[in-house]
Amino acid sequence: MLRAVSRSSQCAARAASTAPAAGGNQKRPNIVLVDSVRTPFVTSGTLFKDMMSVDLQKEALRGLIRKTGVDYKLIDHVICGTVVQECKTANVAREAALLAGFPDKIPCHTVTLACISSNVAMTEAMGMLSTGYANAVIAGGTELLSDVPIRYNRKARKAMLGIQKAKTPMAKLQIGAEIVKNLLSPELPAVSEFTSGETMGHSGDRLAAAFGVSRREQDEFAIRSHTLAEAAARGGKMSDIVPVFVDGKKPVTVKADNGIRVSTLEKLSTLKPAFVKPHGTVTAANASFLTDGASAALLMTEEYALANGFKPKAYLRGYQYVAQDPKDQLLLSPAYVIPKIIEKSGLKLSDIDVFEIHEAFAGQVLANLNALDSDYFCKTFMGRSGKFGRLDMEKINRWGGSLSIGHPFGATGVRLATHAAGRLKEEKGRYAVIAACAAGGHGVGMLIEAYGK
Ligand SMILES: CC(=O)SCCNC(=O)CCNC(=O)[C@H](O)C(C)(C)COP(=O)(O)OP(=O)(O)OC[C@H]1O[C@@H](n2cnc3c(N)ncnc32)[C@H](O)[C@@H]1OP(=O)(O)O
Repeated sequence: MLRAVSRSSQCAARAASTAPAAGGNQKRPNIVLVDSVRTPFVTSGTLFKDMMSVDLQKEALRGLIRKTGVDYKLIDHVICGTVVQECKTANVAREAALLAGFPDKIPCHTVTLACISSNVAMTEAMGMLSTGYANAVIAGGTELLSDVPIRYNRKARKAMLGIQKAKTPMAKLQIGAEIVKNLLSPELPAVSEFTSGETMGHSGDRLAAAFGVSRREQDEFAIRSHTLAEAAARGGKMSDIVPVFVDGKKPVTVKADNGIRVSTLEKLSTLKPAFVKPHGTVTAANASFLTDGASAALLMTEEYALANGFKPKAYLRGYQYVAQDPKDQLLLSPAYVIPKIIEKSGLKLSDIDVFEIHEAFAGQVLANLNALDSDYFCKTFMGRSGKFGRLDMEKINRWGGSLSIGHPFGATGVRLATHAAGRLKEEKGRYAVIAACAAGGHGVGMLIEAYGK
């Protein structure tokens, strides 16, 4: 998506977006974020615990339609991201769109790339808009960690499948015994890396240690995140939230995130390490918590948006994915991707007014910032002539982040883009970069430009 443009250009990223497509004379259209929404992000096992992931995605899709007033007829495609799939709704985008009342003629598909799944939904949508396949695409994502698929273990599964083929009563009995023997040792899903078996929390702890981030720094950053999120919520900045009605014995309409919790350094310092015991530094308070929630964004070509009477929120200018060895440092992708997305767009660090960086763990964000400010790291691992530079903390996550707002894996990417666009408007900035790490050693960066600057 990104095209290198002259550094001398007055408006590098804008020029890039209208450069001729490779191999043809067609101009690539400007792509805009018309608007976006999310359900409240709530701690797993609480308010949404009896719902399904598809219900949350449906609420986000409906909320987006209500908020934008877009006619279903204008939508060409729906793409949603998710990570822990509910097997009954493998293509959750389709099921959610049907439940939300979308016409069945709109194709919908589901994507997955760990914590950046809804970024993938957005960047696929950008590709569809760029090529002319579509004029308007909804990209979103959902996650419900309150209910995850728990499987019988392999031996039990094998026996269950084999019992139908057993020919004699004795063979059936033997297989039945094998099933019973294995019923009480189910396979539980874990937030861990397949190739190494390492949990994300363990990896975050190792990363913080490798880049010299202290426990105190992590706790302070966590308090910062919660304090900023609380102020943003109080100040009406979380206007992307659409309320969700939860039916049941005590019906309730959920209107706000419920994980924001401003605490003190004294309290946080009493918490025990959650992953690397007993000497680790990642705790329940400086880690993102397991979250339920969904998001949805309406993307259009600028021309189509204006022709249909929409006032876009921002331009989506480009994106970059990266990947590293997941056994080495799983969560270091923001450091790799931030320079790439900025420089490939013909911009410099000082041109970026707003950063929205996914907060998997406080120590992970701080380690990434240290990496970018390290001559050794940038020379050795990124092939640069020296360090990229330290990002200004005043520009980072000023409405809080995943540590405080929450992190429903499949939905976070759209939340990052939404807050980046919202902050550009409020802070009167021009360019925003969002960056996030993901399992598999992956990461994504996206460049967003304020609309009408
Ligand atoms: C690319 C990526 O995004 S990778 C990241 C993927 N995500 C993850 O890996 C999820 C990581 N998080 C987790 O697995 C879980 O949230 C854990 C393991 C860290 C913590 O889970 P739990 O132990 O259930 O946390 P719980 O909410 O019970 O909190 C434990 C304690 O910390 C306290 N606590 C938690 N947060 C805070 C806070 N912000 N302020 C003060 N105290 C806090 C709780 O009150 C509780 O105290 P108590 O024991 O006195 O009751």
